[in-house]
Amino acid sequence: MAKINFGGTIEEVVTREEFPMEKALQVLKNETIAIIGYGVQGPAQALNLRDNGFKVIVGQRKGSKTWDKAVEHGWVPGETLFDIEEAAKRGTIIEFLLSDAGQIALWPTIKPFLTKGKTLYFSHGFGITFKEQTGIVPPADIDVVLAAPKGSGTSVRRLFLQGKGINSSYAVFQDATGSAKQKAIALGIGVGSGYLFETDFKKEVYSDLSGERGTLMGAIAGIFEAQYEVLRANGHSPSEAFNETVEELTQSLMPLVAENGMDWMYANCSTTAQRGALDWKKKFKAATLPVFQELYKSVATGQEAKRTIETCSKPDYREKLAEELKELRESELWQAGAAVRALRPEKQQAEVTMI
Ligand SMILES: NC(=O)C1=CN([C@@H]2O[C@H](COP(=O)(O)OP(=O)(O)OC[C@H]3O[C@@H](n4cnc5c(N)ncnc54)[C@H](O)[C@@H]3O)[C@@H](O)[C@H]2O)C=CC1
Ligand SMILES: CC(=O)[C@](C)(O)C(=O)O
Ligand SMILES: [Mg+2]
Ligand SMILES: [Mg+2]
Repeated sequence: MAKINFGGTIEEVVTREEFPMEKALQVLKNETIAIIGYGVQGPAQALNLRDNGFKVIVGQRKGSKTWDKAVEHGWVPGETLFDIEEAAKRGTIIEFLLSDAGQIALWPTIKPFLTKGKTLYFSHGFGITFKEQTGIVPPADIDVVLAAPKGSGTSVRRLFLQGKGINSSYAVFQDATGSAKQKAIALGIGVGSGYLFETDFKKEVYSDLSGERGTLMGAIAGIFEAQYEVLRANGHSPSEAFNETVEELTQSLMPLVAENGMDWMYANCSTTAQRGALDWKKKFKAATLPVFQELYKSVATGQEAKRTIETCSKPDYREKLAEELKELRESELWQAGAAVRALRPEKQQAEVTMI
């Protein structure tokens, strides 16, 4: 394990140099990895593992859209693509990559195939941590591990194809064979992770639910809306308000943060901007800190899990989500965004609605 100093705290992490692909292949040489679920993470992890030389099969419901998607991706019915029960039977490592609500529904189907010595793999600590709500309690004689890419499955696949990787956390919940940790790391390397950091199932789900509800997705969208509304209310055009709220952030400033940190992005802006940002950052922190505390509490009490399970288990959950996403897409802010994106120089060839 590499000991790395993360801002003053020494952490032991796994890098690709010390755990190369050949080692991962060696650890898993006798395993058949069955990917159950082919939504966002499923295809990314299945294809990366396959391209890296692991023995992979996919389990899907016949006749579903995702079955067809798997066929398009080169999985062959009867050879590498099976119905869920058959894949779970053949697999020695079961990658449970259904949606977190879907895992509850499919658990009784999967459980009988989790026989002694097999491995159950998750990319989220949800099902295990909130077991009172999910009913997911694995048999004691199997390994239960996690490798959770810290990014969308779409990026897991895209970055893999570019020779890059998404960082992932890994964890062991249950070690029946004595080699659960090696397997977790090998799977994390196999799915194309950057570096791997250790966690446990509870910490993974608490941080993940906080992150996606917070700065990564929820908070960012809320802050965009608030600023955009204020600019519009003060007579600024949609074009000006969108550029000053979103486009400049994603196209100019966040890539600089990604490259070399916040102070470096600041240093590449005007002294006027730096002065104001350093002053206002404190106010924004003070204003949002209580909201983040409330959010963490809602995660830790299981409230967020309860809401997720209740809403995402309803038969019409997809339609309901689609309606909410449509509302977001059709809001003035994101319609302005669509127009701004179409005007990017690299999109000039694409159709631009001229009025
Ligand atoms: N979406 C992502 O990029 C990330 C997801 N994860 C985790 O990976 C796991 C898989 O997530 P996603 O790929 O987003 O899942 P998803 O929402 O795309 O669903 C995966 C599959 O489950 C099926 N499914 C959903 N509900 C079902 C039900 N009730 N019965 C049977 N099948 C059902 C869907 O049709 C789909 O094929 C989850 O634990 C998630 O938290 C972790 C990191 C990122
Ligand atoms: C992409 C990711 O890691 C998330 C936001 O946590 C998720 O999709 O659940
Ligand atoms: Mg996440
Ligand atoms: Mg998540």
